[in-house]
Amino acid sequence: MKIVIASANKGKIAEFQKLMPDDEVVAFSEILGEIEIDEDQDSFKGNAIKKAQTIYDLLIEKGFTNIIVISDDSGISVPVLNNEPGIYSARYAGINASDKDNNAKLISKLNELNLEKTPAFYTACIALVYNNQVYTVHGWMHGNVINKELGENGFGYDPIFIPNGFDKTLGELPNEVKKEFSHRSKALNLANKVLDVIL
Ligand SMILES: O=c1[nH]c(=O)c2ncn([C@@H]3O[C@H](COP(=O)(O)OP(=O)(O)OP(=O)(O)O)[C@@H](O)[C@H]3O)c2[nH]1
Ligand SMILES: [Mg+2]
Repeated sequence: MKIVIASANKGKIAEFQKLMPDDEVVAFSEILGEIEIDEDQDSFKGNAIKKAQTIYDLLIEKGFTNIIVISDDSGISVPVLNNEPGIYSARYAGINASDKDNNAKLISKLNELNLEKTPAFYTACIALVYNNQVYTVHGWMHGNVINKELGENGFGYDPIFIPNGFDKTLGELPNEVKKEFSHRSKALNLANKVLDVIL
């Protein structure tokens, strides 16, 4: 069955395609073109539902039937910074901020507190819409953020995030390692269990 990913983030789309090798996984933009969805809800769950439902409704309007839409709203939270940037992770350094800008802002916040390293965790909420019903699941990955970027793998905050049990950042570790235990993998495992029940 066709699974449409309600995300414009290339890093996430690539991870979903690797995590679901047996399905036909396409980004919404391939069907609907560019669409901006205002992420104005106050939780990962609220934003994930808004993204998935918006894309699902547009696909139904276009005449698609029997489709599954999956969205992901995710981010990194740093307890010593009152869980910043959290749901604002993509726009931490401003509306059109790049991953580099966001990492630089987080690093400068750590430096202000004289911290080389502090606990942090990623959250992913996946919303799944099928047959006009919405289902949500969450996954988390815990570790530490550090005050310098190391490595080029992954995306977003990965070069400054060291997962628990490792001494390298996700920028340095192979993508296959992240795939084993990431917030997105954990949430997707649960989403697959939902699909097993509803399909
Ligand atoms: O290093 C990272 N590794 C990850 O595994 C990861 N997952 C999320 N994030 C960060 O959190 C924002 C999500 O914001 P977000 O859910 O709104 O996504 P987005 O705006 O990039 O795309 P879309 O899916 O909304 O279209 C992203 O931009 C990233 O900065 C990650 N960073
Ligand atoms: Mg977004």
